[in-house]
Amino acid sequence: MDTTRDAARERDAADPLAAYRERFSVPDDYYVDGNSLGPLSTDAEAALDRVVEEWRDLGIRGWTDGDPPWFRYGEYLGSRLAPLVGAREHEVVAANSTTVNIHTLLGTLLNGLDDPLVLVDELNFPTDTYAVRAQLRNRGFDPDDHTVVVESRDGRTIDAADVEAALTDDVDVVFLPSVLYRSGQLLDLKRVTDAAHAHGAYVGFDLAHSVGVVPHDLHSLGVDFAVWCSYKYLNAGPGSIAGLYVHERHHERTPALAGWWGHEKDTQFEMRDTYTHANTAGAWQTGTVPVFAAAPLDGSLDVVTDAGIDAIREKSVALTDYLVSLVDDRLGDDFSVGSPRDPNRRGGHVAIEHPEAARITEAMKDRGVVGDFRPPNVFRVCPSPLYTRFEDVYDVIEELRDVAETEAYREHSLDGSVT
Ligand SMILES: Cc1ncc(COP(=O)(O)O)c(C=O)c1O
Ligand SMILES: Nc1c(O)cccc1C(=O)C[C@H](N)C(=O)O
Repeated sequence: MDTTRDAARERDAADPLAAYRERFSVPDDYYVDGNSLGPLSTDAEAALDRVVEEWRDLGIRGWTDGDPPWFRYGEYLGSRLAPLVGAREHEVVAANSTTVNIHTLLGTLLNGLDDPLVLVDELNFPTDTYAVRAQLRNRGFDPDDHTVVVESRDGRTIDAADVEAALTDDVDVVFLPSVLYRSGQLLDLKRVTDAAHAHGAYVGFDLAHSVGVVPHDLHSLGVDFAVWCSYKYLNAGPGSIAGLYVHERHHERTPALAGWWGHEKDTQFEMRDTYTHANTAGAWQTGTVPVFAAAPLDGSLDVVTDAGIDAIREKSVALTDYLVSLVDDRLGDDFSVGSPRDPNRRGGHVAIEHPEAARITEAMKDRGVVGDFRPPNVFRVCPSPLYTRFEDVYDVIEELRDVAETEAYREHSLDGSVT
């Protein structure tokens, strides 16, 4: 691969998604942390402004007369999210937070099992582990005895063969991330789903690091459930409403966290004492939809939908391939790539490993490069395709090379302060 700056410029000039950058307020010179918090777009801001105006002008009538009506905002966003995850419209809803969605979906499937066994991996994001273990504890089970934890061979990735080997007919639920938050490994969802189902287990995925950057096909794979957040590649803002998917075969089940917002919509306002849950993924909503945390997603989905998830994935792979080549070609031996090199096994970010990654992350901020550090030794770089140029990637690596060569990171202490 040609890793010169001129080549990067040529690729930017030929990039069909280049103009999308103009729709974003990118807060730093080089904002490569969009896998943690995506930036504001004019579209998201306009959608948020609209609900503020509706609140001012309509008051309570916004529930019925808003555009779209607030009452069905979660379902409305669900129907817009469904194509991104390859689901039917009634299988997706925007609701709650990712953590709450893990609780309610896993809880729903665990209800009624008298000796549950949940398969997880040792590299998953902490909140997922906390929620799985809490759901088991809440039912009186010792999580250590009721989980199978697939270990990593290299501390970075999970081998699908190890998932298969750990699957016995005793496993009830498999719950794994689609893309690992640290290394960026993209799991083979089909392989895991087929293996789980072959053993009679349900399978669910946390799509936090793939939704909006990797296309999914949840319904046709037969995945049982999935959760995700919308503040990363979907750019809907801090604490924005999360999403969930439940395969239609489970829509008869009673949600573990019942609430009136998951009630059958047509009779919700009859205020009955008896709970009749909706017959859609909407049943897994709990309380009133947080309209201000939901509206930005309506706008930011316009951007993603206009660009198209396949084009987004294509550019993302090109950007991360380019990034990996630059690390190989331009950085010293202290640096290494901690993400899979096969683009089919990689999500939208790259883990660059270095023994001084913590201080390097701080020194990079001094130069306008905002990525993040993940212990023990990872500088995470996310060239999010809607607003990152190839030349930005080139510049980020040049800054990284300079920070390492000049040892500029030594100005920072390990506790994050500048010395
Ligand atoms: C894989 C994964 N799951 C869940 C979360 C967060 O969940 P919540 O939005 O509930 O804080 C994150 C990031 O914060 C994540 O990376
Ligand atoms: N959700 C976050 C938050 O509320 C504050 C700071 C960071 C986050 C993140 O999203 C972290 C992210 N999931 C990660 O992959 O590390």
